[in-house]
Amino acid sequence: MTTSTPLNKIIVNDCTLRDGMHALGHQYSVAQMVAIAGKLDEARVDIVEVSHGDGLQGNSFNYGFSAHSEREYIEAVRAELKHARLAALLLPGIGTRADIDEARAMGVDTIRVATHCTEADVARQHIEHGRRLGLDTVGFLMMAHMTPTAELVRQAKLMESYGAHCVYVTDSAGALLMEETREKVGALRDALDCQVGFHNHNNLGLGVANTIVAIEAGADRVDGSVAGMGAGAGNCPLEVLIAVCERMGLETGVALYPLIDCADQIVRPLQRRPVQTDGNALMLGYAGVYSSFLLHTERAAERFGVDPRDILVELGRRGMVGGQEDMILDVALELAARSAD
Ligand SMILES: C[C@H](O)CC(=O)C(=O)O
Ligand SMILES: [Mn+2]
Repeated sequence: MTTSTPLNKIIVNDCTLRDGMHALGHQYSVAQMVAIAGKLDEARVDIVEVSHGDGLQGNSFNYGFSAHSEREYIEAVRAELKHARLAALLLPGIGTRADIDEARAMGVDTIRVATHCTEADVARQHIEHGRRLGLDTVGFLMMAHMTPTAELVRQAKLMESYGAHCVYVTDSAGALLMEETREKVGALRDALDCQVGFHNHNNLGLGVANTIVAIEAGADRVDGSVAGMGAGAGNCPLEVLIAVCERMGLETGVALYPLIDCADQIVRPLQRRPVQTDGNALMLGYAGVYSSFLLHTERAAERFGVDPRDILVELGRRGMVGGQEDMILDVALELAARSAD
């Protein structure tokens, strides 16, 4: 299958059931996922992503165990979707090509292969495999704020050369300013023949604004989550984005009311920790730290009696990236030892 959604409209990829897993410590019930998926499908969102927050096979001590298996989640959501395509995320090294085979067998249409923004080459086998299987195949360059635009373009071109239908500028830390978003998305748009996507986090309160800037700069696909349900201060809140797009005359084909109902009646009531730009979430964007480090950092801060903001600033200073969750404990311990001196 290739990209079946016509390009005269923006393609909307929902992350409530994948990035939203981070916000819940990966503890959605299957019934909650199905209820949310039903509303997303009713709203005619193009793509609904399901998997552990850290992608297929993310279930682990390092990333946290989910309440149910990926098979239970994916099969239940698949059965609920009548309109939307089903996506899964995969980080090479956490998930493997065999997991892509299995995802396809469970009815996944779109595979999104995520690497750190300077490591596109580790996605080669997975992107090529997705294409061989006939999947809509996406490259996802994470922590895009950490690399200069020219290098991001070089990495995106690698993903395109492996066969990606779309390459994303992924603002994992919610750290990009609006001009930086315009520059990075615009540069990919100019350099690539394939589609360009944009995914972000609301840590600096720029979730919707940056997504609109990305659309203006030529993004074909954009991500969002209902009520922002995602790591850190959450993703671009989808219902707000759709309302703004409607006001601006930007065609998404997505209905607003089912998303608002989903946000107010289903998603916000299940948030254990409100998904919002509170102090610690703000510090993620300010310090340029991977959004899914938030809950791990708060737990470490409490355990070792240190200020979570200091941990985040130090993680940002050290340039820690996804996969280095163990460093959160190291930094917390070091800060605790320093304050005991
Ligand atoms: C594995 C990450 O949660 C992927 C993502 O959504 C991001 O980098 O942002
Ligand atoms: Mn994310």
